[in-house]
Amino acid sequence: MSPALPPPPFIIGIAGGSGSGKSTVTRRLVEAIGPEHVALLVQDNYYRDQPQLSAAQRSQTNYDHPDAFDWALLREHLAALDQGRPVAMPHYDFATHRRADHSQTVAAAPVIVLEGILALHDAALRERMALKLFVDTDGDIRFIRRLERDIAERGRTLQQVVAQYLATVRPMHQQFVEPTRRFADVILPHGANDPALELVAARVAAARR
Ligand SMILES: Nc1ncnc2c1ncn2[C@@H]1O[C@H](COP(=O)(O)OP(=O)(O)O)[C@@H](O)[C@H]1O
Ligand SMILES: Nc1ccn([C@@H]2O[C@H](COP(=O)(O)O)[C@@H](O)[C@H]2O)c(=O)n1
Repeated sequence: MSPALPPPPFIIGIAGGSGSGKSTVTRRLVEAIGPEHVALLVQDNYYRDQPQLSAAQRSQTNYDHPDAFDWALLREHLAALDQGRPVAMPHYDFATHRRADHSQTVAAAPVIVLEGILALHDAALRERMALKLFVDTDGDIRFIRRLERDIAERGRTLQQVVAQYLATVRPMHQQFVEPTRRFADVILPHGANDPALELVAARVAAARR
């Protein structure tokens, strides 16, 4: 008798606005599941590289429109992990708006997490997901968090963060990110809150038993 095949990976999508707490939810969920059991794809790493543009032109790109992402590569990588194959996830540099020249090997694992503002946007990606989460945090809180983070970690000035927020982040959030909440199985209010995280972690554990 041939040995039983392992169950297919359990794929989780974690979406929500910029600064909503997606990375925090993801980090805590990965800790609860056990990092050795999780393959993590971060959608930010799948921004298109735009070597043909000048630095000034790259800084003017609308990074909150779906067209800013390399969906073909993201689909290819999620499919590979789903089939048990490792992938070389690109690394994105927010200070230069470029894909870095090194990548990170993401090994196949029984749980796969895709986290990003538009993690629930693409139907082909959604079809692979067993659990879809939307992290819901008020816009003013998200803006304050983003302002602090982009100045501290992403090499931006206050004026740049405000201008980008008004020109693209806010309108694209309303047009593309917010509508994906309807695809979610679970909406996490106030970002990474303990009861919601415990429920989600219990659901993942039950599905893997
Ligand atoms: N529940 C929370 N309470 C307070 N601060 C939070 C909470 N969740 C996230 N943060 C903080 O807000 C900032 C943005 O969170 P992050 O998880 O990186 O958001 P996202 O990945 O959605 O952009 C980080 O500095 C993080 O520490
Ligand atoms: N070169 C870039 C690329 C993306 N952004 C912004 O990142 C946000 C998504 O990342 P979160 O970690 O906040 O979810 C998105 O809203 C883009 O505006 C950027 O500023 N520069």
